[in-house]
Amino acid sequence: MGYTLPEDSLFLGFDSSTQSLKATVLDAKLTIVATETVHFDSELPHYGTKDGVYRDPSGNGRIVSPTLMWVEALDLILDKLTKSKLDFGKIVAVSGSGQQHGSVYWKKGSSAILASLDSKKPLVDQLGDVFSTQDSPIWMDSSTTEQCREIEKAVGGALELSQLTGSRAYERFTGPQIKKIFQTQPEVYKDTERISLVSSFMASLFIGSYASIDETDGSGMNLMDIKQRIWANNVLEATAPGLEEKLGKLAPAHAVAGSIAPYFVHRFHFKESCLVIQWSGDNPNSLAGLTLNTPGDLAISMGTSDTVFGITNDPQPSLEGHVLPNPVDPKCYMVMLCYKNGSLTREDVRNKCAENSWDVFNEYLERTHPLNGGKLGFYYKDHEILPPLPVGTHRYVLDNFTGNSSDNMKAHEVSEFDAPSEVRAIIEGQFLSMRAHAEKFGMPTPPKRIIATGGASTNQSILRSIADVFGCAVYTVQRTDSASLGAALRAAHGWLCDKEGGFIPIAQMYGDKLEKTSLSTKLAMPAGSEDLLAKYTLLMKKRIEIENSL
Ligand SMILES: O=C(CO)[C@@H](O)[C@H](O)CF
Repeated sequence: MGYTLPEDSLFLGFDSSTQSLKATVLDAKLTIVATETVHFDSELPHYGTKDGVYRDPSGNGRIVSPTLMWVEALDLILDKLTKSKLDFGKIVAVSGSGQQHGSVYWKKGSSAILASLDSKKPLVDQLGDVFSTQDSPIWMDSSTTEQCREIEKAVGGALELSQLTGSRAYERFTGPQIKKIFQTQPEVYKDTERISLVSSFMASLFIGSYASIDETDGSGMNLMDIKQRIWANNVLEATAPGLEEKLGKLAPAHAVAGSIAPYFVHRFHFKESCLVIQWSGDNPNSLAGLTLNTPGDLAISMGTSDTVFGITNDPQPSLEGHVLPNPVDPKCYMVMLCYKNGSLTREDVRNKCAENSWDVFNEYLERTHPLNGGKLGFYYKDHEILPPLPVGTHRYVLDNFTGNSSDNMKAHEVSEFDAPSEVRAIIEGQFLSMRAHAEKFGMPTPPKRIIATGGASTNQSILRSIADVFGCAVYTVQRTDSASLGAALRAAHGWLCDKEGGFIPIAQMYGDKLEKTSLSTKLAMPAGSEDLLAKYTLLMKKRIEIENSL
């Protein structure tokens, strides 16, 4: 028996990601009743982004996105939902997902503008002058290595920082990004009254005041004590002066951020009582959207970034990977690995080797065989996070590789592969790396099952490769956009917790609904053979050996 949600109610979830803004609407039975998308490059071309971002042409690793583009995308998606005849008056809670680590810098005096928006005008016409810098650093940026080392040094080293905040310092994390702004644009830092994450920034728009940073997305900043769920003063001091005041207070991800602002009541006819539940990061929302609740499960999300994540009660922060509070269960944690070279890098190989066509790409994957004849490829279109390697492509062939332990496993570098082998190399190589680093990070091996999500999870050949490399069954959920689905679920969960006056395990909200709705996972690919798994284990070990030499 689970808790019931008000029969006629709707729950609205967003995902403000690198390339698009998506929305999912759930009814009280947790079935999807509406979805919408705004794709930044094609629908907001006047910002001139490529893949939703600006890459600094100097090659210094700086990657940002125009903050106002995210604002205008919200105007657009709400107009689309209006045209789809969505009854905003039935929405009882809103929540959302934002790309992790990105940061927004509100100029002094902007809270007054935020609190008095004119419902007769779109947001973009009113927020053009509220940011102390127009471009937000995002998770793809890799220009803060110097700041990372300085922060780690100040707190006693990389491992100490990881044990305190859940991660060693990473270039994309918000703390190093803030430190860089303080050091290189002091006037911007001085003129900033509030620093938001993408998640809390979007929540701020909905409540008409500065929303808290939630404890889950906050763990992606290198600034929060992961156990106490408070700002870590020693790291704040090592980052920038007066930082705590600019960050505001943290809040649990399931907490109410505030009631919806009058702007949305008057312009879109939301009910005044509609609650805004804290927004959080995209991967934590995906964890909720995949209803990941068994420690033996692993999720693989294949999007602009590729991530591997699972849940644990006993996190072991280390020099690789990340530990975050679980957004739908404050008692347990989420563990995660992140790769920057995800869908954009696969698209590059598709364009170079498979005639710009996924059909040709998939045909090549089908045509080639597991283990790829011992061909190993390393494809870094952007500076990679895991391992932290610069832009570049590397190809190796293992001499006479059969996958038997007697192989001599000598590898030699080559300048190119035939097109079908290149396709298999980028797919298989990513999963070999994921398995190796997941095992190193203490994730379940082999996992009880893998739940795959993201655009690539509709590709059966890719799911086959995951099942072969990991040696376990692969499941998928009907919706590949698990982040905005997770956000809508968290809107319902947060609403329920508020009504019940305290935290309710999200499973009690589901009751027996899960299997009857599009939230249920379904078997998409059985496990590969034991023999093949053993051969992949050998190939994986060789890959890591080569990776360490790059
Ligand atoms: O950096 C990441 C996670 O640590 C990425 O998955 C971003 O959240 C993608 F938006």
